[in-house]
Amino acid sequence: MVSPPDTSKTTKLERYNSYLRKVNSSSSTKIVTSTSKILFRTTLLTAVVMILFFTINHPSLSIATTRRPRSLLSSPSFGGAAWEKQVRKSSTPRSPTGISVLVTGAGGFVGSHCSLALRKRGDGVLGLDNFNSYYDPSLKRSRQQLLLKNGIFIVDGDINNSGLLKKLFDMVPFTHILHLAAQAGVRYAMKNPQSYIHSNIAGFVNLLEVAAKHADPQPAIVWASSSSVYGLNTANPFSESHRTDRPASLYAATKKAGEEIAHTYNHIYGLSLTGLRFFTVYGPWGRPDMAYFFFTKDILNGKTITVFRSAEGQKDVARDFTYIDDVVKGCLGALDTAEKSTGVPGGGKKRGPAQLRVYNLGNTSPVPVSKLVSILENLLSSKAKKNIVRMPANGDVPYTHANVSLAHHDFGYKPTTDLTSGLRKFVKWYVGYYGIHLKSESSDGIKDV
Ligand SMILES: O=C(O)[C@H]1O[C@H](OP(=O)(O)OP(=O)(O)OC[C@H]2O[C@@H](n3ccc(=O)[nH]c3=O)[C@H](O)[C@@H]2O)[C@H](O)[C@@H](O)[C@H]1O
Repeated sequence: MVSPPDTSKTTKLERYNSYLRKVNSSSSTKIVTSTSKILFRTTLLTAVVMILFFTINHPSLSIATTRRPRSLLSSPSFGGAAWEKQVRKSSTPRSPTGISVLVTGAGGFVGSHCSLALRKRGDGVLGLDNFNSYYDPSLKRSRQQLLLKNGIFIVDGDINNSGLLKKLFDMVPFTHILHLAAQAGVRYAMKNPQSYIHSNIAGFVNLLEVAAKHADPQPAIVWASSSSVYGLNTANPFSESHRTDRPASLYAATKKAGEEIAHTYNHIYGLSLTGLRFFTVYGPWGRPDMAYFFFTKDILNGKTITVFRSAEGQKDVARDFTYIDDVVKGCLGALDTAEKSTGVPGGGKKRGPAQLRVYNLGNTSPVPVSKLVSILENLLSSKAKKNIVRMPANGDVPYTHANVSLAHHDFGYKPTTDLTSGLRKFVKWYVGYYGIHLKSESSDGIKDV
């Protein structure tokens, strides 16, 4: 027997078509009685009337049904007086010299820290985040609560939603965008390649389109690139002038593509664009998908951790781990030195050349992953169970090391936190956030290293 169509929500048409197909192909149609035919026609008519009524009353949803990717169908609605009030209040600077910044990915690690720092100095900050489930969304929601307590509202939405972006730019004359929303993670790109295209390419282009052609004034944009763009580069420390045409992962390739896309929008539309190459950023409120975070969790749970070593005879696998507070200072420095865009709102020709920059934001001091593990063991008073394996060919690179002289020259960027001090602060946050009691504790709850 063919079950009746489910006419709920936005997939009505699709389901109804499939219902009709099933009805037509089913042998049971041959024996339908005239009563059931009448019932069927009545249902069909009712459904068509309902769809027409729904489409007239919800034009935006009808577009979503036919054109937008499925992921956006579940986007929460936006609009309404209370929502608009929150948007305006959050994005209005408190300081007379403050800037007004749209922070994409504000529910994320770097985004939440930057939003708080901007707000603290009196800038207007509006967040935007889709709160996806790449990692535990409850951590993102906790960051959202923290931001809300500090007067920062995060709009629940996707950077691919141009209707939402246009509405935000119609409501607020943002001077800057700090674009941090992205699909992160180097190794996950092999599992879910499309998510990198969706966020790091399509989402970025969508944001630039709205910034270039719709926003008035056109904002200056500072955005997150990545140290991973250096890929198979062997010259070090990595300088902005080094080769970046050999990415080792799809993640890196999408970030490199972002840098080229930035060039295009700068060239054609006069958007002021600054890309920041972050080097393995860590700290309190960090990302659970990163090694320092899940090593901490696994060491505390007595679970074996897998530590990568590079091929025989080469250096240890090492990272230029960079503490979040240093990166935040770099982001604010980049925003403060960003010049205005020079394009004509509406997408016309630019009035003159606009600023196009790229900077390394690293720590200038690579640390082997084996050393990261021993620092954590000391801080946690627990011995790690280690499975040491050769680094798999899954997008990883053996070594990163930043030369930050350009960022230092242009906006005084100077990292000041070594890995031991930074991890100490991370562990302190971690045990507090997850309510963990360590075996042996010093006065602040963390074992001295
Ligand atoms: O700078 C960046 O642009 C990127 O930094 C970060 O990537 P990575 O530097 O790879 O950090 P992360 O995964 O924490 O691995 C750290 C170390 O642990 C090693 N590692 C990792 C996993 C494991 O199981 N074992 C292991 O030894 C591993 O080999 C590596 O040496 C961000 O995730 C990424 O989104 C991007 O921002």
